[in-house]
Amino acid sequence: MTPSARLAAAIEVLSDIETRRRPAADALKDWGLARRFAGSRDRAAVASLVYDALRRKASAAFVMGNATPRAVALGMLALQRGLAPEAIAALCSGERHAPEPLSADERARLAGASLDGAPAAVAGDFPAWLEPSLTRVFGDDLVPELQALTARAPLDVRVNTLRATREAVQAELAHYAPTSTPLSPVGLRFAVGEDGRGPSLQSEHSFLQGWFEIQDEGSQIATMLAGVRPGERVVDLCAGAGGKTLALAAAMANEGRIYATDVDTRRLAPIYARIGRSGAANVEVRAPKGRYDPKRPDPLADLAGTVDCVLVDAPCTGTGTWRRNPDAKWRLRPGSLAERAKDQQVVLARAAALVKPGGRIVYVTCSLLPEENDEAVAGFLSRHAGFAPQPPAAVKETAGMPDLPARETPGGGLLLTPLTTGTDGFFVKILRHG
Ligand SMILES: C[S@@+](CC[C@H](N)C(=O)[O-])C[C@H]1O[C@@H](n2cnc3c(N)ncnc32)[C@H](O)[C@@H]1O
Repeated sequence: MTPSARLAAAIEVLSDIETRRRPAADALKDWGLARRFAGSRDRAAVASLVYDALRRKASAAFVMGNATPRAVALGMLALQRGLAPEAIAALCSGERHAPEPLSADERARLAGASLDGAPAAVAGDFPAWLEPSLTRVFGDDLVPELQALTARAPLDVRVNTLRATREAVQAELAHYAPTSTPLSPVGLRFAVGEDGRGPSLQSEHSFLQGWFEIQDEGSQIATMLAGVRPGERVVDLCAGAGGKTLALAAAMANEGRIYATDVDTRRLAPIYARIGRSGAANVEVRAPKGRYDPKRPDPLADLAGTVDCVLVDAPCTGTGTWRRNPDAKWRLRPGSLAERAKDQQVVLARAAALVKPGGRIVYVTCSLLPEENDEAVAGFLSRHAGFAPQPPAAVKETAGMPDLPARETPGGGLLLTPLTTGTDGFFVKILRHG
């Protein structure tokens, strides 16, 4: 496909997303199924155009004075990809499979593309209904923080120190020229191409041997901030596919015990193969029978009041991961935020029953919203008097990261963000028992 045909295809997919209110991934899949002639490079290029347009949906519509899929795609080419009006005009040739030529108005708007005078939600490309919440967290930094969240995320891996060193993995994957992550001592970073794709690391021999896992540097740091030590008894209460479980096992050098569970056995399923590959010998998966139901016996019942550290990697809206999933920001609704806030209280209460006196809950979300962070913790503390929050400086110190440039939230939590730490957004707060 020519670059023009790819642009026309992206506009078509954006129209499908808009008119049928479909997730971007579904619209792209259907487009690909109906266009068998499109090769994998074409598909990746079209997907990348669609996701970039979603990153800049509000600001692109603002500069074009129009929110149609075509206007958003054209505005994105100027704002996100830095294309000059002539280059965009060349793509819109009007020839077969190419978008229609630019109108005089489109040309003029692309030539004068500017966000001067744009409201915060437009300049920062986020849903306007979230402005009050995000302002409570970011204050004057609202727009630069949210703009940083429109960039593409790099591809990071966590070196599994049970199997290898960072130097060994770097040498093994030298053909992809990885660099050390700036903050995590066990991370490597890989460049992502213009089509949004990084190298396919999962077929590398060293991956299959368990030398590393794909994991954003933010997720690595959030786990490090838990400050787990070899020999501790740890519960990963929302383990999902086990990304953080494996990082905990490596940080504990295989000493002590980690109990991993989740309400959803389907989410937990990949953990078994990952544990096998990683060489983690201190992880016990406690899967519920069917979906977890508080009315049935709890698979962690025998651990009540005995655990040093309960990691609560809570279900959340994922607003901190908008770099990877820009579609999610426009699909988020107040109702789902309220639902997640309820789930968070349920998991925190479950965690409280497990912690021993002197132990801790490590509350983590990949959200930037105060409703799921400071306010969720405040709600928990109002019902659990025996827990006290640990000051952010102490959390960093204990984790051996005293200079971590994370933000401090108004309620005293740590917040990693693309602007401050160059990572996905993560909130971390530690609550000590007794
Ligand atoms: C953010 S994801 C976990 C990601 C995972 N820790 C990782 O690092 O890959 C949140 C998880 O919480 C689980 N969850 C939701 N409610 C829960 C509850 N009441 N108890 C335990 N897990 C719960 C969800 O099924 C989901 O897998």
